[in-house]
Amino acid sequence: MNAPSTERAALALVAHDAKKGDMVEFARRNRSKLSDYRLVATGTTGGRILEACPDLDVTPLKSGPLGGDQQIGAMIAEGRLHGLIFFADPLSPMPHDVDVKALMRLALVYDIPMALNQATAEILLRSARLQGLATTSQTPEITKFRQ
Ligand SMILES: O=C(CO)COP(=O)(O)O
Repeated sequence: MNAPSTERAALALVAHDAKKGDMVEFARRNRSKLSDYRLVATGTTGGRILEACPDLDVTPLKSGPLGGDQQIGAMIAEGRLHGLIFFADPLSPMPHDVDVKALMRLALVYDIPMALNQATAEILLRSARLQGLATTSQTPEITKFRQ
């Protein structure tokens, strides 16, 4: 990643409605680790996190169904996002399902660390790779696709 080593890595937080409570609890529980990152979130998710943890550096984007997933996808394509935590609801139909799929696809294309449930998100936040992204300027696994 071409960010100066002093710049904190950017992490996106997204949760579908049925998972927003889980995301708020996750943010509370991991407040200290999350404060190492610049956070972006889809609109409603970001609002809920900020209510619970006003000290976190969260930039809310548009709500998911109104383009928030696509904004996060654009950040990935432009090399401005280092990790994605997305508590997806596998049991409800979504009007913006294509946007959700597009976001996950870009995270796969660009090899962005992506957690889709709480169990993996806890591991991701503790991973050496994500920690490294917060403190180093070059991460070969990520930059190889960013030509
Ligand atoms: O729908 C979402 C992601 O697909 C989440 O969007 P909100 O955080 O705005 O509810």
